[in-house]
Amino acid sequence: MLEAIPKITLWDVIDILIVAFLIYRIFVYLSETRAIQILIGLLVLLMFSVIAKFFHFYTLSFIFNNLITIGIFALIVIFQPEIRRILARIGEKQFGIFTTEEEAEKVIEEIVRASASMSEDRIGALIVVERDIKLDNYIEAGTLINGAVSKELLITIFWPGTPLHDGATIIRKDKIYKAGAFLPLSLNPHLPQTVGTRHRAAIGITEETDAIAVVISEETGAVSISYAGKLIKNLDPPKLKKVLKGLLVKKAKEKKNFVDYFKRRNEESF
Ligand SMILES: Nc1ncnc2c1ncn2[C@@H]1O[C@H](COP(=O)(O)OP(=O)(O)OP(=O)(O)O)[C@@H](O)[C@H]1O
Repeated sequence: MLEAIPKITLWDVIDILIVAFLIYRIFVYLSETRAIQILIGLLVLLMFSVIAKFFHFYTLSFIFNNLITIGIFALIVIFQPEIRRILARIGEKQFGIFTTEEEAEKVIEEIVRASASMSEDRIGALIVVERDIKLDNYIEAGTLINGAVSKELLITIFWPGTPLHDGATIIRKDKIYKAGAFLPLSLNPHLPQTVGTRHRAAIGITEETDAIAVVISEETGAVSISYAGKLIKNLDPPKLKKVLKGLLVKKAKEKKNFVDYFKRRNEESF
């Protein structure tokens, strides 16, 4: 009798613990999202399907099985932004969008200076820094600018009443690429009612892509930053600079090392 039970090794225990931990993490993650109801629905269907099979109700079992398949597709559709972001992160290039650390710091400096000034003057703004995922699908309607990033140009774009002040301005590398772009609004049901459309647009684009969005509230002058669907509010200029540096410069540094390494290798080999 005991021989029928396979021997459990230490590796099996580790294997089971890892799987248990992953299931636990996925469940905790799902419990905070809208997918949990669908997941519970799927589990109930699965239970019915097993019961139907047990009592040989083949038609019922057939229907439940098909509903489970539809439910799995529904989960994929609902989780499409999250799946896209996770896959993009797995395949993320190691080297960021800027060519050098100096280039990244210059862009950050201009964004911080423009944000501080617009915050003081209560000028509403939404500045999105594109990273590895191209934003072209979202910004087709925007107006092409292609000008160097500067505090002056940013303030001019968002100056109330001007044609481009509505919508988002997109920064691609060291250029203001487009202005007046309309972004997808976040559908996160947990966002408080008080979060307006400008902030929802900032959260929306960072939920779907790896972009970073800086928002200045017209109402309060508060400067916020959104990344990966999260919003950090009320940043003073030094804090904004620190967060932007953390998100952008580290990558530029890695790229600089990479470029230097390749230069050295080229010099050595020629
Ligand atoms: N989908 C969108 N994409 C880009 N910008 C948008 C979008 N929707 C609204 N905006 C911008 O937000 C402005 C309206 O902001 P609203 O007051 O509704 O939001 P808010 O988050 O409360 O911002 P504020 O604190 O500045 O008032 C619009 O004039 C427009 O410029």
